[in-house]
Order: sequence, then C-alpha cells, then structure tokens
Amino acid sequence: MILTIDVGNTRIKASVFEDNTSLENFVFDKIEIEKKIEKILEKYPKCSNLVVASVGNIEKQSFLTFENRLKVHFFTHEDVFPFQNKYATPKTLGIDRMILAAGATLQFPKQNRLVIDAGTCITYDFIDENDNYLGGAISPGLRLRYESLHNFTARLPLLTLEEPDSYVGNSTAQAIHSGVVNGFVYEIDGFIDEYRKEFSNFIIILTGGDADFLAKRLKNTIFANSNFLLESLSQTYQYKIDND
Ligand SMILES: Nc1ncnc2c1ncn2[C@@H]1O[C@H](COP(=O)(O)OP(=O)(O)O)[C@@H](O)[C@H]1O
Ligand SMILES: CC(C)(COP(=O)(O)O)[C@@H](O)C(=O)NCCC(=O)O
Ligand SMILES: [K+]
Repeated sequence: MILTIDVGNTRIKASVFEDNTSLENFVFDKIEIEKKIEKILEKYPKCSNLVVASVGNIEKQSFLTFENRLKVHFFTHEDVFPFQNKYATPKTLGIDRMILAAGATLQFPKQNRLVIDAGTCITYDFIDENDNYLGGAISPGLRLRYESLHNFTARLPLLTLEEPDSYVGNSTAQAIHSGVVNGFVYEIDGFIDEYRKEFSNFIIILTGGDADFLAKRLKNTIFANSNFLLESLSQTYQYKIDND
C-alpha cells in the first residue's frame, strides 16, 4: 500500500493506493501537511511507501520525519522516466509535468498524447507516439486569472468563479466572468485545434482542480480525470521499482 502526495501551488492532494487502485483521496493545505499525513497513516497503517511530487514550496525535508515508519520517495529529475525528455531545459521542467507525462506514457502506450492540467497554472504537455516528451505550454489557471485582474488593477474587484451570462458582458462583473471563463475555454479549445493541425491522432487527458468545470464547456470532447496526477505517481513509482 502506498500513500501518494502531490504538492501543487494551491493545494496538496493525496491518495492511498493498493495495486494501483485508489482507496481514498484527500485534499488539504500546506500548513496542515504533517498532521494530515499522520491521520492518513493511522487510518491506513499498511502503507509502506510515501511517494511525493512537489512543485510547491515544500521540500524533501518535511517528509523525512516519516522515514522511521515507511519508505519515503521524493521524485526528482534524477529518477528514471519512461519517455525521452526533449525539453531544452530538462532540469527546470516541473516534476508534476514529468509525472503526468510518465503516467500518460505508461497508461496509453505508443500513441500521441496531450495532457492538460488545469490547476494553479494550466500546463500542456505533449508526448509523441515514440515516447518523446516534446514540451507544451504554461498559462495562468482559472483562479489566478480572477486574482491577477484584481491584484494588478485599481478598479477591478476580486470575483469568484461564476458562469458568464453571455460573451458580451454588460457589467464589470459580467465582463470579468466572460473574459476569465470564456477566455479559459477558448484558449484550451484553441490549443487543441492547433495540435490537431500537426498531429492527426492523439488522445487528450484533462486533469487538475478545474478539470470537471472545464470538461462540459469545451467544444472538443475530452475525458476528464481529476485523479490523473496521483494515479500517475503510483504508476511511475511502480515503473521506477521495476527499472532501477
Ligand atoms: N477548494 C478549492 N480551493 C482552491 N481551488 C479550488 C478549489 N476547488 C476548485 N478549485 C480550482 O482548482 C484550481 C487549482 O487546482 P489544483 O489542481 O488544486 O492546483 P495545484 O495542483 O496547482 O495546487 C483553481 O484554479 C481553482 O479554480
Ligand atoms: C508550471 C508549474 C508552475 C505548474 O504548477 P501547478 O499549476 O501544478 O501548481 C510547475 O509545473 C512548475 O513550476 N514548472 C517549472 C517550469 C517548467 O515546467 O518548465
Ligand atoms: K498545473
């Protein structure tokens, strides 16, 4: 049994896996991390491994306190991954993106794959049918868009997610909702259309905190799985054990 932990820039997500099947998911804030892990381990004492991917400001040190109880693995660029990394700056590629690419490669072998993770940022990652990781894009996520409009202007209020009435926002609030939500959806559909011009066939995996909201709004039909990063962590860890 393994406990997987994904430290993003907004929240921490965790899941307990037995034979690559998730038994329970958890979401919590950075300040509660040690207490929450304690609780999960109390509930699942059979956990023998703790597997972490962090792009947030929580370092390996924070997890070493659990080393007397279970084996801790903190993923880094030094690990073995099931793809060839063609990024020009492989050492600066987010470890979350590497885990997503690894999960896509292992779960959907020998085909072109596009992974879209709508979290704090939206990340796009493309792995071709020969298992070359090519790169993708990074842009502001849904909540970040609402917050930046407020933080970097004098007159725009901080709003929370709301379905826009129309493209033609007829008030400040409606104009912001239209810009943020429609802009978000158009961006993603636009990227998918661009990829389609170059690669006739590819599968799309949509994940992250905004995946469910997005899935029903995109023109392109996509299979959304908000648990994809944690599933990929479990699978990439298994791959590491088999290939080390
Ligand atoms: N309870 C919540 N707290 C914060 N963000 C949430 C929540 N529920 C949904 N979201 C959405 O999830 C996104 C963050 O996604 P998440 O995958 O948790 O990010 P990260 O992996 O970067 O920490 C935000 O853009 C926000 O719109
Ligand atoms: C792009 C990210 C900030 C996304 O983080 P997230 O939205 O998952 O919290 C993270 O993958 C990161 O810090 N990447 C480093 C730069 C790169 O991937 O090229
Ligand atoms: K992301």
